[in-house]
Amino acid sequence: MAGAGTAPPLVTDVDGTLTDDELRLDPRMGPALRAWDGPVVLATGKVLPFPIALANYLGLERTVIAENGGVTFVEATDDLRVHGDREAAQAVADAYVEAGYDLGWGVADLPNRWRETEVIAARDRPLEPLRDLAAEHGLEVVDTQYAYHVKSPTMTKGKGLETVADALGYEPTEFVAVGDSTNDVSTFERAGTAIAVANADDAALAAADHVTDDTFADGFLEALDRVDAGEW
Ligand SMILES: O=C(O)COP(=O)(O)O
Ligand SMILES: [Mg+2]
Repeated sequence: MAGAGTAPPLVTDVDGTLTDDELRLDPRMGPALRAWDGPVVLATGKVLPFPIALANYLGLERTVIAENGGVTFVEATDDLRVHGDREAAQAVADAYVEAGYDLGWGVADLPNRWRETEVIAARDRPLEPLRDLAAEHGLEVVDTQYAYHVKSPTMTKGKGLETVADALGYEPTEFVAVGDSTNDVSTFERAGTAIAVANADDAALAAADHVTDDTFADGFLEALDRVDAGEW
């Protein structure tokens, strides 16, 4: 890894980037991220408690973008922001259920339980009616490869990066971004260096400056190495 304080700030996706294809966290991520000699921002579609817990257990400062930019937290400045509300997305979910569908998470509905600015549906649920209802409410459906997110188009991980970078005293263009999906494109557009892991979807591949040879966590470690080596 880079020497003292010499690494650029890093913003990384979680699912599909720090995990394997079944969303199991790769055990090498803790050592690799702790050794990164610059700020590390976890940017995910998951609700805030996920990246907060992940940062805790990885031994990282808790600087996170959750809900695809709907919620941001910067530990250094104690700055928690909720950039919207769930009302419109909930109306879409209610109409979807009213039409005879369900979100696909069972009665406990854990993926939505702590969600403040979006609602998500499982990817084995019918997409078209969800898209139609979202459009009626001025919302979009984003497929992260792991869930359908019903959200406002104004909230993105990239907008979240602007908030977090400002709090940390950086420009978004100083960041290296790594990710795997459509919901990382907004981050890729703002970061100075955008890297897609090889398992990325077409939108992320097209928006990236570089694509790793390896997939998933192997690809992520390759990205860190190539940035560290000055190659990217
Ligand atoms: O929450 C999701 O659907 C995907 O999460 P991710 O943004 O960390 O890949
Ligand atoms: Mg992802």
